[in-house]
Amino acid sequence: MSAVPETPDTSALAQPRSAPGGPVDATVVPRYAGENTFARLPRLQDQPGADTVVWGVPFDTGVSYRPGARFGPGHIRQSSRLLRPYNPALDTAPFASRLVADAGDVGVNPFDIGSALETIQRAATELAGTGRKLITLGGDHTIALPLLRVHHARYGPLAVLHFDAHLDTWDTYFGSPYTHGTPFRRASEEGLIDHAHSMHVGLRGPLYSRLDLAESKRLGFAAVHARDFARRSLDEIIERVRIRLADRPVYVSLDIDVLDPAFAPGTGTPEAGGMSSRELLEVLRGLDGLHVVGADLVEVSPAYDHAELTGIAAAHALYELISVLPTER
Ligand SMILES: N=C(N)NCCCC(=O)O
Ligand SMILES: [Zn+2]
Ligand SMILES: [Zn+2]
Repeated sequence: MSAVPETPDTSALAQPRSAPGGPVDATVVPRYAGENTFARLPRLQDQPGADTVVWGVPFDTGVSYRPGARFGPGHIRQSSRLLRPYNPALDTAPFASRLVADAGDVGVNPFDIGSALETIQRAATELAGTGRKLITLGGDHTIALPLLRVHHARYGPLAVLHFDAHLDTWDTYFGSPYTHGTPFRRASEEGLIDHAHSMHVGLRGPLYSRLDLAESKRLGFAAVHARDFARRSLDEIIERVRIRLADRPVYVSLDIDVLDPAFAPGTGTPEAGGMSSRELLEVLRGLDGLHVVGADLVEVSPAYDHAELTGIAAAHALYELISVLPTER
């Protein structure tokens, strides 16, 4: 009988990184091997000094149509394995100019939305600590409300840049105030949103009433509609967005259904006629130099995805978002 060695040789399982604190080196460990962290970054427990944290909120109890966004965080991570360290569009190495870690997923109650919102708010507050930037993987859009509360507590009224096919400023569904169609109305009522500097991008699709748009304006949102992308240049749209956000603390909430279902089929409330991935990535790059303080990416529902289309679009969008985060280092 052979004895178990006291210190087993695990060198073949080592995960060398291309740069300290960065992703696992894909020239040494194949991309499809190893742990499922975002962009193959270190876990927060192995990189506690991280100034930026990617984390998952697997919650989809707030949806009005197809479920499944609770599986979004794992799917986005899996689809992020091909991201490389250097971003040529912005001439930046996002994981070298800041220290990023993956904090895993928070465990939230799937049967009690009130309890889930409390848990998300508490976990986000703890993770943000004394100044870490948070990049949150949803989950359905309900989770934006506790995230906005946490960012408001630190930065004051937020210039919310909301990418979405939907307004999400509706009042209630079946009498429930906390759903994925209502977070920005609640946030506006709570005073979390800077009314002069917030904006929807990518709106489209039938509404409940003609008044919906006027209501969302009253709640503080200007709007770029999906149709505008057919008629105006990207430069013009990016300029409009930059003027609106100005020098305010910007919180980006990105519902993946802002993309056309051709680019992102894996989502719960798809609408025809949306942005292309290329347009979305360009608008995100256009945020470079603004005061982005945090972001979420929500509504990825992998059961409706095909060939990781939606996961890849989400992972790339997050890569651009991390690339435009201001560096304090
Ligand atoms: N937040 C998302 N994805 N969708 C909201 C759709 C609300 C509705 O069913 O009318
Ligand atoms: Zn939406
Ligand atoms: Zn939404």
